[in-house]
Amino acid sequence: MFSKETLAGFNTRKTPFYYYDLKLLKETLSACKDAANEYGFQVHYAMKANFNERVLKCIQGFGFGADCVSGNEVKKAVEVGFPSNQVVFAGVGKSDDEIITALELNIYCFNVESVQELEIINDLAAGVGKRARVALRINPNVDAYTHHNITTGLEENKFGINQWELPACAEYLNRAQNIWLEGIHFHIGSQITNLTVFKSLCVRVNEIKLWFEERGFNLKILNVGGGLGVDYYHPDENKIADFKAYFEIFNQFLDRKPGQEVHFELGRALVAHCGTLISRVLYVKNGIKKHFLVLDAGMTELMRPALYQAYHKMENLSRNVELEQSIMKYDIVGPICESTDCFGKEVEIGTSFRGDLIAIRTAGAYGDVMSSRYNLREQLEPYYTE
Ligand SMILES: Cc1ncc(COP(=O)(O)O)c(C=O)c1O
Ligand SMILES: N[C@@H](CCCC[NH3+])C(=O)O
Repeated sequence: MFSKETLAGFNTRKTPFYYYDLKLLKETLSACKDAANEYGFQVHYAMKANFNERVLKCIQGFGFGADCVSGNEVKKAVEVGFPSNQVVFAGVGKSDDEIITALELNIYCFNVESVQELEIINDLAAGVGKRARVALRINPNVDAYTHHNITTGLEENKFGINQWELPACAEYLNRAQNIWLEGIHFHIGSQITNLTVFKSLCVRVNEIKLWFEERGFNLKILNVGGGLGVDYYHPDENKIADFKAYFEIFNQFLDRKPGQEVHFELGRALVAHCGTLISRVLYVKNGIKKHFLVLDAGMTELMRPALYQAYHKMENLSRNVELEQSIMKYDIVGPICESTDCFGKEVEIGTSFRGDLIAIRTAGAYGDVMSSRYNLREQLEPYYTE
């Protein structure tokens, strides 16, 4: 888990804070890169998962591209050193300003989510005298079998172009002067742990790819998005996601023509385990039926449990469970004025006391980036080890 030196570092700092294990991050990036290189696959990091600058610089240093969902993410990606020809821009509601920013920065590709957006990008590109590369984000209607709040590839979701709209896209692409179809794009959801879902995605991508090729479009890239899940229950045993098994599925089931590139947009699987939210117990409230640990971190720092009832493993770092501890069941809550401000109910953890350090694990993805200032909370200062 955490070394003695790291723990000593925790004890000198004001809580709560995010801790990033950059050594683990680099091991994860290296495992992903090696597995992707095996098949010549390219990975763009989905920077919505974590845009901490040191984290981004590490990721860029390994040669990943950047997958962005706002004009500010595009700017930030370029600022920290991602080459603009490795930056892609997705998102169901790109504003005109954001599109112009991305055009001016000469990004590689817009992942376009509607016919109307194609028209707008074409017009804005004409206005600045450019030709924009686009990929169509198509809703494949494949169930990701993940939490319903983070599934994106079903017809009922707002994301992507539905398949019945493809003829209109093809027709428009054939006459638009300032956009160029680079490929097709899919993303069916996040925290996917059942890998057979990706096999179903491949089958659908093959069908749609054929549809375009039969109509004379030459697709340079097939972008299959991200979504690979991590093991929130066993962060020490399964520190690094099984990238080999993941890429192997696409290698086996995706039909690609010689020279056709396959792109991925991984977020969570790259950064989740390297981040931990470190917090202290402020109060222990013992009731008759329930015991509460009130932490100094809350849903404002890590929203996932409140938003998706997401599980994060929690550990008391100030007590040695094996040596001295009885196990208790606590509801572990934060200080925010909301009943959903709860990290876990009936959590089994060693008997805990005011001042104990509590680690909330696997918080590197969709943690700090989703924080809010609600209750006028302080902005946190991260802590790193290399
Ligand atoms: C378009 C797109 N690409 C990539 C990702 C990254 O997903 P994940 O963090 O699950 O790999 C997301 C988020 O779900 C997304 O919406
Ligand atoms: N924010 C979500 C993932 C959403 C991914 C973006 N489409 C989570 O914390 O699990």
